[in-house]
Amino acid sequence: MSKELKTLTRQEVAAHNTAKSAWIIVDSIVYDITNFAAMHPGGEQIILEVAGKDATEAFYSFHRQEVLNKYPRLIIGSIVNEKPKIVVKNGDISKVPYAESSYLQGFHSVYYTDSHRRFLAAARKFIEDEVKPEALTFEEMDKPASAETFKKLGASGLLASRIGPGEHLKAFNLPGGVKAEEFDYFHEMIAHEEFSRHGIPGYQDSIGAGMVIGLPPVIHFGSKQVKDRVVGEVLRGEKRICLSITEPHVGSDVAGITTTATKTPDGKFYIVNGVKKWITNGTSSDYFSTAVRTGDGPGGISMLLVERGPGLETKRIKTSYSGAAGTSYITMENVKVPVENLLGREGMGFQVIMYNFNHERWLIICGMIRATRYVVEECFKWAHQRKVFGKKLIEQPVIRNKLAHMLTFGNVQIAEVEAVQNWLENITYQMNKMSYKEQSQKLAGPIALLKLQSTRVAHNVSDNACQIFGGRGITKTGMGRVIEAFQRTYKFGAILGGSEEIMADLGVRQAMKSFPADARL
Ligand code: HEM
Repeated sequence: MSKELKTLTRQEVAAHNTAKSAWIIVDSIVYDITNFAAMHPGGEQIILEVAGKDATEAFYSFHRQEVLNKYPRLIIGSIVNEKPKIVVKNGDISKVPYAESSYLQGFHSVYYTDSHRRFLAAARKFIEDEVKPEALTFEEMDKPASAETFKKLGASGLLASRIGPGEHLKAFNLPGGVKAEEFDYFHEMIAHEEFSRHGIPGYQDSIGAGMVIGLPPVIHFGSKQVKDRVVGEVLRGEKRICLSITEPHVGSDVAGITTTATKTPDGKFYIVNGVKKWITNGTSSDYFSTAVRTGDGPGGISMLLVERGPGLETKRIKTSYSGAAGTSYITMENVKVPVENLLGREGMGFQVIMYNFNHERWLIICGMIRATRYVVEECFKWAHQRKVFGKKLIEQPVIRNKLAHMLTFGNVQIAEVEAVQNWLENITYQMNKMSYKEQSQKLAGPIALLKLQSTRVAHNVSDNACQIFGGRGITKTGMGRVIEAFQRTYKFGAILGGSEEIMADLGVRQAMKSFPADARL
């Protein structure tokens, strides 16, 4: 039963100013902290000092808004004729300049329609209502998303949305009532972005980072029998899948893999032996889209859908990234896989792997830019919120020079984020218009270069954000938690899906292919 909330005057609150009865006001809401004070993580005395008073400013000097959401039990009422001013409702669009893509902040756009706005509004509200509370707790505990959340995400159509436009969407009611036929790459981009804007990188990856790269090989190359069984289960959130390619001695150099798949004499099974390393979501996956060697040389690589079962073990790799992402070391010892689980034909492994490479890189970019923009928003808020010697950081004359640098950094961050976002939107538009073949020819280079540029921007923003937040930028909980998580994890995007060095080289090599023979200085 919900408790009855009182309407109180400021005088009434002022009377509760002792340890025996301590009330405080935060943004017009009255909290009874009498019993809580002794348990307050910031200390008893500091909170009792503001008993009976309006503690809004004091509160926001030390806490993120989300702290209040964890303590509804302390609320006893609100101040008469006053309303909270610092309210952000789930699903809201941020009013902080540059905190959102420009089309959400009053700018015209040729790319986004009402359908994209409806999709974003519904996806954002769903994620903030249904996923974020678990995400904040599980990220701290290094736990991947629960089975319950996965099923909710499946039912919402958000898992299916992250795979992109296609037939698989027809089985789902998509967020915002968007029809499968109207769904394009901008809808998909929004789906990736919405998961990335909460400063919960490990948990965020637990909800589908493996799926977005592990399921496409099944969708595009699986037999009908395998597709009918696996695709629905995964997109409904009942089973989890990952992409299992890299090995302890093989990263971007896929041709070097040594995991073997040998056919049984009756031709009904492959027997798989080998090890895989850095496999995102491996610890919680049921299916593993796995690169194996069925013959010699680059033409001897095949893709198999391996299922969790006897002989297959996953072990968590302790990365600086996050335990929630379930990055794993996988051992496969005589794992029996039905030949029907072959994805494509024997020896076609490279083609299967390459098929989704551009898409994979593009979706990493979508998430990377959105997470970076979120860091910029945090810096903006912090610079306006942080008080030193009784004044906002931004107003302190004694450290004006330092603040000038911060503002300069801030501006540079915005410019960089806006620049990569605009290139991303241009590329996404091309994806909507071009056939798969044309995309492969024309977009591989720009996507590689944009991935490189996005992670370089993330590097700069992370570095500057840490300087702006000071000690909080390296503290896992509290005001700087987003900045800390970002500086610890953005490198993931600079390595996964092709390292920055490989991206740079690929971008130039692709451009060389269309370099005109008659071009001279
Ligand atoms: C409803 C009221 C409050 C609640 C529920 C609350 C809760 C918390 C929590 C959970 C933390 C741990 C850090 C975090 O997760 O962000 C914390 C830290 C802290 N709190 Fe509070 N608090 C309240 C009010 C206040 C007030 C009014 C003050 C100051 C007058 C205060 C001062 C602090 C300080 C100094 C810290 C340590 C911050 C740091 O480590 O940088 N708190 N509080």
